[in-house]
Amino acid sequence: MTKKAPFVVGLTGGIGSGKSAVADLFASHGVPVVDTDQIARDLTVAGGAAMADIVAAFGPQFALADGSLDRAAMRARVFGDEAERQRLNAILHPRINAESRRQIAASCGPYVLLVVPLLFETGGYADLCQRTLAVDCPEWMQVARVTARSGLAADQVRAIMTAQMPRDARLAQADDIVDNSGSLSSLALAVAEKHHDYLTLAAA
Ligand SMILES: CC(C)(COP(=O)(O)OP(=O)(O)OC[C@H]1O[C@@H](n2cnc3c(N)ncnc32)[C@H](O)[C@@H]1O)[C@@H](O)C(=O)NCCC(=O)NCCS
Ligand SMILES: Nc1ncnc2c1ncn2[C@@H]1O[C@H](COP(=O)(O)OP(=O)(O)OP(=O)(O)O)[C@@H](O)[C@H]1O
Repeated sequence: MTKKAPFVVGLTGGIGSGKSAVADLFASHGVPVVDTDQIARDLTVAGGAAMADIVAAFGPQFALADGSLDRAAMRARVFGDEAERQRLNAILHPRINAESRRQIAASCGPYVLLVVPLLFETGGYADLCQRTLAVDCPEWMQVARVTARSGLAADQVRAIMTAQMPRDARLAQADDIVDNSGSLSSLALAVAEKHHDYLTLAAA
């Protein structure tokens, strides 16, 4: 007997909007999570499946001494240069998409949460997701949260935001929205509500 395709909720949001925080909350309800940022990281560790193509396209200076991707150097190269970002995307996105499908097919749970920062920008996910959820907060809050979390300067965060879909367009395209402009405890309540909705939808 063939396994029934799982119900998939695609989670998206701009940099620092709270995708990981939301994904952790869904996971705490027992929902399996497939995370494309993590898949991209796995592809670019030392010996990772994308490293040979990245070095061939960008040069050996983008690999650290241990053979893994120099993430800071690549960040500086691709955000602000659209052609270079597309070059990296062309190497990584087909592999990320294929691995996402493999992990979804192997998942067990009432439904699967698929986290994709570029869900609407990148083709190849529409047929996979029965429902889409955007996590949202004001742009100034995205910048503040990312600069507090990492060593990135506000300008670097804004350069990454420029490479992503504008907030309004993302909100217009998503089926559902979760507001993350308040506390983490109010986010937990909002996610619990959405989880309840998705259990009902997935069972229908
Ligand atoms: C450029 C890289 C090396 C920078 O690494 P770094 O550790 O600084 O960032 P990290 O991977 O944690 O990503 C942070 C956020 O940046 C944004 N982002 C990442 N890649 C992209 C991209 N190609 N275009 C627009 N935004 C992006 C997302 O909001 C993501 O959540 C890395 O982001 C990367 O390999 N990107 C290409 C893969 C990709 O497109 N990932 C997104 C999955 S759809
Ligand atoms: N409601 C909140 N209140 C306070 N801090 C928050 C809240 N939500 C998220 N954060 C913090 O803001 C930062 C960004 O959140 P998170 O990492 O979940 O975003 P993300 O969308 O996954 O980011 P990225 O696009 O970089 O992968 C983290 O340090 C997180 O702990």
